[in-house]
Amino acid sequence: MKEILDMRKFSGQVRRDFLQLMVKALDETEASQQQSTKQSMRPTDNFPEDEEDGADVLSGVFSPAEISSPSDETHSSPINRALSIDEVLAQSIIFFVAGFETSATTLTFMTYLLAIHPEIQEKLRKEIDQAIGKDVPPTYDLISRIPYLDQCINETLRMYPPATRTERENSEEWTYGNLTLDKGTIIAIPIYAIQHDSEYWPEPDSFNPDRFSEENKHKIVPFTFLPFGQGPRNCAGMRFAIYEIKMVLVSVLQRYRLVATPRTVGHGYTHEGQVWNSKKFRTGRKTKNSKFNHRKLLKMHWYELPTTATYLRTFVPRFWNHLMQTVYCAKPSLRVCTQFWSLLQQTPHELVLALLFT
Ligand code: HEM
Repeated sequence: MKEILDMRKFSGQVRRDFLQLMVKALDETEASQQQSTKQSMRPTDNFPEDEEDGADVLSGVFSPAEISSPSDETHSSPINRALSIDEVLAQSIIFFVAGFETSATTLTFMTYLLAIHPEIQEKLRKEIDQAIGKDVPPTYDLISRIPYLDQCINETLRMYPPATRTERENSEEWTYGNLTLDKGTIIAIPIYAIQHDSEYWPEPDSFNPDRFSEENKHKIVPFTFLPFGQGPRNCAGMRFAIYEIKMVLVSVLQRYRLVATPRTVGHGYTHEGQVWNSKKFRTGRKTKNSKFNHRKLLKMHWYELPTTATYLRTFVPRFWNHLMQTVYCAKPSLRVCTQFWSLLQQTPHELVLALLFT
């Protein structure tokens, strides 16, 4: 990554992408370091004098709320600073990991769900046809006019959230009922479990995009649909991800009908007891007038199988529970999370609401 950054920097090549923001952020750091060696150093060294510039670099990537993160204890005023090389590397890695696997997983599951629910796929294809047509390349404006597409994506993200949980760290001691959480406790928010709780999502294992229809969406209990997290630290790439997913799906469905093949075994997954088997998860494509051709199976793996850990957590909840307990019990200060986990399973959403904004 450092080599790529150096190459970009020294070749003078300028592109409109994330890496360019990172190069700019590094430049800001160097400029601020040079400036601070010339001037007498403030206690908060490494921060550019011109706060506007620092904000500008970050504002292309993060919202103002994120730039002025209240959780940074070193500064009481809004933070406008450049990034160190380590931070640039960390951001780049997060963007690769958070950006590729998640969208790829959603596309994988969505193509699978559409293949095994042909009636839903037909309805979606029809709406795409009406909104865009077959030969017109999809654009941002065009793909925004297909409400049923949003419904199908949301329902896929409910059933198979690529991030099965998120975390928050307690910034101060906090009490809920007879449970007290120490400052610094890491709290897991079990997105997958909440989105499969039958109290909030009747028949949680059935694929029903109508849950998100105009008539029904008001019934969704706040904070029970969390595929992109919630609050000031929710997913930075949400809009981009949805756009990307829509572009791929529309392009595919304009040309192809997704079908389950003899190699698509059952649902290809199981909620308990079995580890994900990628070989079972195949869908095929069929052009409108052609007979299905087994030799031309289109493997709907946009990306190789996402991490085993994610799948173990998602598909083998017993293992996941066990893992939670072992991991948290191994760290005495986090032991409370084991109790917290069972509490969350009973009354998820009030707690989640409180915790996300702690
Ligand atoms: C379907 C696709 C995606 C899903 C389901 C997803 C999900 C999530 C979730 C659950 C979080 C944690 C939010 C929270 O704790 O409240 C998160 C954070 C984040 N995501 Fe995504 N994500 C997706 C795509 C992307 C893409 C495409 C990018 C970048 C291009 C991205 C960048 C990030 C970043 C940088 C964070 C950390 C935000 C912060 O800490 O302030 N994500 N994502």
